[in-house]
Amino acid sequence: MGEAPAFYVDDMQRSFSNGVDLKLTGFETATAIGNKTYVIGGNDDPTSNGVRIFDKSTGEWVIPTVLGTKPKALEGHSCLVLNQDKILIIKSNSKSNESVWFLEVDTQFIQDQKRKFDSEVVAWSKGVIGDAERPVVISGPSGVGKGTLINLLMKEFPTKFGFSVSHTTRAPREKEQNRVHYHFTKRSVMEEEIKAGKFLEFAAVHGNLYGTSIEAVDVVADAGKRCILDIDVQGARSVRASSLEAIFIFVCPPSFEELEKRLRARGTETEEQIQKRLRNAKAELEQGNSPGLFDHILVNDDLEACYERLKNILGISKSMNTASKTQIEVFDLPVDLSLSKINENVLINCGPAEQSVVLDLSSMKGGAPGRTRGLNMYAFDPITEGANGCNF
Ligand SMILES: Nc1nc2c(ncn2[C@@H]2O[C@H](COP(=O)(O)OP(=O)(O)O)[C@@H](O)[C@H]2O)c(=O)[nH]1
Ligand SMILES: Nc1ncnc2c1ncn2[C@@H]1O[C@H](COP(=O)(O)OP(=O)(O)O)[C@@H](O)[C@H]1O
Repeated sequence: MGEAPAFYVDDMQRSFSNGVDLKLTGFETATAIGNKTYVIGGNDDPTSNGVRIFDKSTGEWVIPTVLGTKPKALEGHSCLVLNQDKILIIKSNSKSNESVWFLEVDTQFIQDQKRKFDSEVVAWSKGVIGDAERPVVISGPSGVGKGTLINLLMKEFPTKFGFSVSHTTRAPREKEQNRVHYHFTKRSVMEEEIKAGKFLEFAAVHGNLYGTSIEAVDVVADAGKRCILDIDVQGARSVRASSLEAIFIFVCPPSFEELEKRLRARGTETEEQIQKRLRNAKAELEQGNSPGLFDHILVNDDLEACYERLKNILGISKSMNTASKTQIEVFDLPVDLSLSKINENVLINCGPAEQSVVLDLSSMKGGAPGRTRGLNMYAFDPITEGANGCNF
């Protein structure tokens, strides 16, 4: 008997589990991992969270908490078990760069959330073709110049950077616009949304709640821009522990006196708020030096010089505005497709071998609650790929 081919069609998709008819509807698929069968898809009814779980060991259905931004209108799709904690979903009849999704069912992130929610949890993570640049976290005490530096970046490189619009319970300052500077939110609403798993991170800062929703980061990634997060040190710790793989920059003032001078000159806080922010600044400046938390410390003395240093850290050259990003080839995936493993990658069978596509997972990184990045997709070549063991 010759060696088994290096690929096999995933036979885990079935509409029965242990003899129990799962009664799949519409566009649902069933994918089994261990005792659980994940029924994915179904109508796009906003109340249906798109995932049901049949637990063979109990014979019970479980409706899990679903985190992350789920794919819209998951009608035709095909699934493949990548490993014990992740299912690959490819949307049929879609653009290749919009087609790749992962349902995480037992990654470290999921295990952490299961403990927090004390229930079954799954999370969506959209696949990003190409290597989206790492997000940028900028922290520092109130009044140090974070917003000023970020505005300079966004103004000079409007197509390259996108700002992650946080939620906050703080009142808007004069000239601050809702959904531009912040999503200004009632505390009760924000607390509900935190419980619903909407946030990548959140923290109590200067007596108000602040938080970065998963969607705020996704929106920037979907626009093909590099995400900038202006968050406090607690938030930086949370993001450092997540799969976002950001670059962490701490901005500090040339002196504490200068920090106070700027905060007062900005004229946006009451005396009581200024005192509170200055008290917190002392702790934040200490945190800024915590080993392993920030990759870069930026002293914001002369604004222009500091801005140049920030651009160097981000690897931005003067010509960046004109340099076109490497174009990712986008093609249409058909209505009928199926998935099979081919060595370490996935073959998206689109009919005749020469119309099929390879999803290269070799550089895959990131994952829920953010995007899964570093994917590559290219036309299947029966000669080269077939030589590696695909016997068509
Ligand atoms: N953890 C966390 N902190 C945030 C977020 N958005 C803003 N912050 C931080 O909250 C603090 C107060 O922000 P703000 O009220 O705008 O005052 P500013 O620092 O004077 O601009 C700053 O340190 C921000 O970096 C967020 O989404 N998460
Ligand atoms: N290098 C600098 N030198 C002097 N003033 C500065 C400098 N950077 C920022 N500022 C001013 O300091 C104040 C606080 O800056 P801001 O960007 O709002 O800080 P943050 O967002 O960190 O709270 C603003 O009035 C801003 O114009």
